[in-house]
Amino acid sequence: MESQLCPVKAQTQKDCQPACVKYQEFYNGCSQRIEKLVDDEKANCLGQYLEYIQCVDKCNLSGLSVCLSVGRVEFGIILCFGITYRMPPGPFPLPVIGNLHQMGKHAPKSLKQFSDKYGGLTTIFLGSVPTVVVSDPALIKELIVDRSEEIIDRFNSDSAKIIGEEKNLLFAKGPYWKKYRKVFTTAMTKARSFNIASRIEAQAVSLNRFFGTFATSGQLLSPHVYIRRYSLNGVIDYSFTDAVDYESENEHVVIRAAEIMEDLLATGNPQDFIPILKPVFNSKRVLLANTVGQVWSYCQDAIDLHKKTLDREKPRDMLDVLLIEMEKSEDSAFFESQDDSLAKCLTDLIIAGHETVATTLGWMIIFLVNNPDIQERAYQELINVVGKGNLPQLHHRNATPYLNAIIKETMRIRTPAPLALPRCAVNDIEIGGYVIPKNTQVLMAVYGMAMDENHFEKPEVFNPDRWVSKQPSPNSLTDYAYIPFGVGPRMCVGMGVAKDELYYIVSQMLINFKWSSPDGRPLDDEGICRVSLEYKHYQVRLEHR
Ligand code: HEM
Repeated sequence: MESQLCPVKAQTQKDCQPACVKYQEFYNGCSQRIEKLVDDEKANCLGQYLEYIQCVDKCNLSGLSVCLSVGRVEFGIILCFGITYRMPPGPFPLPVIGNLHQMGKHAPKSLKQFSDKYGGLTTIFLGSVPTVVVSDPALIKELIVDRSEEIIDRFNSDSAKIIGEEKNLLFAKGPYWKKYRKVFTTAMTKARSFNIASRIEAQAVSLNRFFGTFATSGQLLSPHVYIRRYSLNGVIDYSFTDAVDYESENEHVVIRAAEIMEDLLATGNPQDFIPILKPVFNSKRVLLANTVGQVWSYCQDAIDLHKKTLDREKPRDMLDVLLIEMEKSEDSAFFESQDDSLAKCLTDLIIAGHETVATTLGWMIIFLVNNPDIQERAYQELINVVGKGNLPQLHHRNATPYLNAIIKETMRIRTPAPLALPRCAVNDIEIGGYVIPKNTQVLMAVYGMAMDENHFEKPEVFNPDRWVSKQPSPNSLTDYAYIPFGVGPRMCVGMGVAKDELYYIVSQMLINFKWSSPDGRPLDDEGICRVSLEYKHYQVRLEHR
């Protein structure tokens, strides 16, 4: 395996190029066989690979090839680092692309396959970015909850840096993030207790009234556009007292921006995985920056207006509450010294808040249409608790366990954030007999655990009953197998609001209408995997109840 396979050792530039090709061929052979090799042979193979890198380095390369060779060197260093450091096991990566070629069309599914093979901690290379995927609920608890301070920061790709300039809630780090997170959590809790619920309820009523026109006319409904407007209105109404009309012909600036961002991020930006490619994809980066800039401006206009008209005795919406909380805070001087950070944090609420809720709702309609028995049972439960002709309210929630289970089950089977948001090891972390080196990207296998038959019987089946019969067990490890909102101090800040939005809209949709497919055949429930698991656009038939 050793020297006889080793190509010539090139000493000059002239010798080097053909040697490079041979080294490359050699390396490719190694990487295909590496999983079967014993340790000594692996080390030898790696040694050959490093020689290959040096060889490539000697070549007279230009443009992209220079990038690639730098990438290879960088990659080689990372790889050696990983082995020396005892990083968790994982599939053997290729230079530059790492394991990207093994990710398939459905990244969360591929990651689940790796976890099934390598265990609860798996190292993969997303391009040249070493990444540890955590897929064991016990390790999620140990690392993300019990040792949360070591994993509190985000790992920021190039796109993430463009989206928030590391000044937003989603991607900021350290004490800066802590200050904003604290004030947002307080403001959202206070705003929820005074008027968020009534505003969401009013939005749900408006959307249902609009849906009623389809039930009356018999026209088929394509829910996608309208459920997005509902989830957007959910955020912008209670945050800034703004809303988009369900019948409007024009799309709101935020929805347009979100769609462009989604498209740009959907297939993954190569420079996020192979940072040296940044210059090659500059136009895409500029478009992303301009698009998110439009949402910042929209939020900044709202902030300026709210500051001018703020009545501290009578807050109107969440932004008023937020401004008051920031003034009262021990960090008020810090907040005042920040220019546009608040606009960036509010942008997160809008983007993170409306996409996730809309996607969940879109999937829920599909599963309700495809499972008429489940739909009928939820309707009967609502009628018994709420009464025909009445409006479901949040206080009915405890008395409608089956409807709650439908919402929970939808977020399990088609979780809107299949890998949550990337975390970053703040220091070297020793866990499960391995080391996650400082600055490594760490992903939570939200989808992988939710679809694991060790935690959920027949995970591919939409079965709300699995939640109805389940006894609450706050300390049970299996609870960490279901984490659609993430977990620990960095978990979703909008979880409570999201649950309220979903309860209001689904309860009204079910009590008002019977939902079915246009031709009696089931709707597609596989969808496509982009940033998240997205449903394919569909139409439904509505009948008044
Ligand atoms: C079904 C709906 C939603 C799902 C599934 C969801 C999921 C998530 C997940 C998985 C995270 C990362 C958590 C972690 O790292 O542990 C997150 C973070 C976040 N979410 Fe949500 N989310 C939803 C709705 C919302 C809503 C309605 C808002 C705002 C109104 C929101 C705002 C945020 C923000 C600001 C963060 C970043 C928190 C931080 O880094 O401190 N999300 N969400």
